[in-house]
Amino acid sequence: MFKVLVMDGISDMGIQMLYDADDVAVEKKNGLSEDELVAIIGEYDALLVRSQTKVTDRIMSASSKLKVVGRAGVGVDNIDLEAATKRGIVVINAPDGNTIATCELTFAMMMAVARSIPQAYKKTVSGEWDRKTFVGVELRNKVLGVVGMGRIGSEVAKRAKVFGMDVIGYDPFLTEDRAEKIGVKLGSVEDICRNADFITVHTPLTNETRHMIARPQFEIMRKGVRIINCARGGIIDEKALVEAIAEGIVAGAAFDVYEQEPPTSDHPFLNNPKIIVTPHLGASTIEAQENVAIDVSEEVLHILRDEPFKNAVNIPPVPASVMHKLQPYFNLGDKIGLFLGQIVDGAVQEIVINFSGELMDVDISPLTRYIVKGIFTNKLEGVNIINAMHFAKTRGINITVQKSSASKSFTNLVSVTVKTQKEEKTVAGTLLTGYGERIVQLDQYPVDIPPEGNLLLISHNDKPGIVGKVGTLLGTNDVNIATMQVGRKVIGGSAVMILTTDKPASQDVMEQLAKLPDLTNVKQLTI
Ligand SMILES: NC(=O)c1ccc[n+]([C@@H]2O[C@H](COP(=O)([O-])OP(=O)(O)OC[C@H]3O[C@@H](n4cnc5c(N)ncnc54)[C@H](O)[C@@H]3O)[C@@H](O)[C@H]2O)c1
Ligand SMILES: O=C(O)CC[C@@H](O)C(=O)O
Repeated sequence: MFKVLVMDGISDMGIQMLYDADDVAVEKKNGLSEDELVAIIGEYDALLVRSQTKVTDRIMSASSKLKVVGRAGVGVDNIDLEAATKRGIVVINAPDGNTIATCELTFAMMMAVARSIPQAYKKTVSGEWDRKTFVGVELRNKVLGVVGMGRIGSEVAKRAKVFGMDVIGYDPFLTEDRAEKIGVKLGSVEDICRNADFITVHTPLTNETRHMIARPQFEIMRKGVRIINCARGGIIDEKALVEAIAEGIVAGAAFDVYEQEPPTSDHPFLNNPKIIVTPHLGASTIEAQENVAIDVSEEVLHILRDEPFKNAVNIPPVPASVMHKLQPYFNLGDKIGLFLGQIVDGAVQEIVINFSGELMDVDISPLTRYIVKGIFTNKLEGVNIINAMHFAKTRGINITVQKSSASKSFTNLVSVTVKTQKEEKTVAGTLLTGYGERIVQLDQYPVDIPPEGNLLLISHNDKPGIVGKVGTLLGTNDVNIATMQVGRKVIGGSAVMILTTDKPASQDVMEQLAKLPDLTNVKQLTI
């Protein structure tokens, strides 16, 4: 039974599928401190959070079985991604579910700041009928600058067009073609600052975006510009904004997010009549909360059940078309890795992977993860497809991936060579339609082995009677041989024998085998 801890008031409706799952027990808690989470996290297989809970390295290191952290929302800046990756914990988010909610809040903020709605409301309810102070501006024919034209930024731009605004968009990934489709003019941050009447930011907070709107940008802005931030606190320099308001450059601002959340009671935004504030409400609609909780629950179930998943933040996304082609190869890659990892002696220094045949045209990086994971499985504790590449990198293991069109007689071939300080071993495998995975090459020997169960790998001199001696020894010790393969390059040279057995050979049997004349190496592996 998987235990899932749900924090931060995530929608019950959204996580219904977790409640309904027979293999899942859900517990809901709110407002736990880091210490409290550290004390209990060891019990849980999955942790679901919104933005309040900070999922720190300390919390993750206190857990031995946490497989997944699910973020019911977009931004994962409250989760230590590096720590999660290092520990093989998948971090997933729900990138689509709150796009419209946040876009609509941005629009509400833009209209509120254009017409001073919160300020006018405050005065009116206090009994004052003030129709002179709150003369606003229209959106029509104004220029809106959108910094960050991803999901939310693009939706904001679309709506702005309907309101009759001219939109300048900036995003390193915005192409002329897409900009044209949305009806947006491509520009730089500088173009936006010089020309916009309203500026809204929709980027993540990164080293590059931190304070991307600061003193130098305010200095070139049009007098009377209005600024909106419903993305992340810190993209706009708060101190510089307050100064720009005092200097009359900025006529008003609307913020949903802050450099520190919640802001302290002396935060300069809280008593500035030109700044509208909301408490990080972008995603707070019934619909968005249900959407993100449904998305994240679905993914968490996939991960707990070892099923394919998308939206992992700490591994690169795999397009569905690529996933469709690659998925059948994941087992093959894992098994080649497991095979090699058990036969190679010495610390792994280099891995060379060659893909050929029908894998030529596919992005094979997800498959590479399975191979590397397989190689390390019996050597390192806790390795999985999330942290396999990280494990290799931090151990200075060089991984070379090659592609070649030639694949001998196979329609697809995955060939992997592992180099250690002692030796070099190569295993190649293929996926045969109707027969599944096959190991078809072991070093220089062509073979045909289904990679599963108990395998005995025996290197020997090619002499008459060896096969009989091995068979007799195993039979005497009650180890039944299921299949046997022999491979050699030249008569009387070195040869290899691969047996599958119904049960593993004991340590004693392995020692007896090693003592047989003309056997040069005996290895047992389990796949
Ligand atoms: N207020 C809220 O409650 C709330 C709700 C949802 C999302 N958000 C935040 O809104 C932001 C945008 O969300 P989204 O779903 O649109 O994300 P997204 O990933 O779809 O879009 C972000 C865009 O920012 C662009 N970008 C990155 N670095 C940039 C840079 N230096 N300059 C310009 N553009 C840059 C990216 O190319 C991308 O297109 C995120 O930070 C998210 O966390 C806030
Ligand atoms: O959970 C929330 O309400 C915050 C959501 C928002 O900041 C996000 O990044 O998705």
